[in-house]
Amino acid sequence: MKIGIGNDHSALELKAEIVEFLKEKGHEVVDYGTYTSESCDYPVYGEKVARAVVAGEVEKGILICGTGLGISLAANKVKGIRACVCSEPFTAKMSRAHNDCNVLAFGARVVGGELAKMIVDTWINTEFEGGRHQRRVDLLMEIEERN
Ligand SMILES: O=C(CO)[C@H](O)[C@H](O)COP(=O)(O)O
Repeated sequence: MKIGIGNDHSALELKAEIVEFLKEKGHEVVDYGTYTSESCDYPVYGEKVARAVVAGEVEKGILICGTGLGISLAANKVKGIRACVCSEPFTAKMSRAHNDCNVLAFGARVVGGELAKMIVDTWINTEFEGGRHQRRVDLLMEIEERN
């Protein structure tokens, strides 16, 4: 799978761990920054990855800031994005199975490297179940259309 990743200054080390993990699993990773530990603004990177997902440059996106909150909020402002913050694997699994989330976010100040890898692995490997959940996702996306 081709995956876009983005982060702010709080998540540089965790991003490197996740990129290595994904590559080891055979995924292609596009890194949309930030690339240094200099303080920066998470909306910039949330939007970059979200736009890459919507444009089809990458299939899915992963975003990391201190909590995962701000960067997911930024991504969710882009039409077509369903981003969620997941701090454990069960939510990560359900965010794919029931919500068809196309962007995963988590916090470098919340989860450690090993837990983050479990979250990512679960999320990447869970398919959307469709059926009644498709109807609900369609309703979600209709809200966007009414804006
Ligand atoms: O988690 C975040 C947003 O939700 C950011 O990483 C956090 O707000 C950055 O804080 P600071 O500038 O103090 O490092």
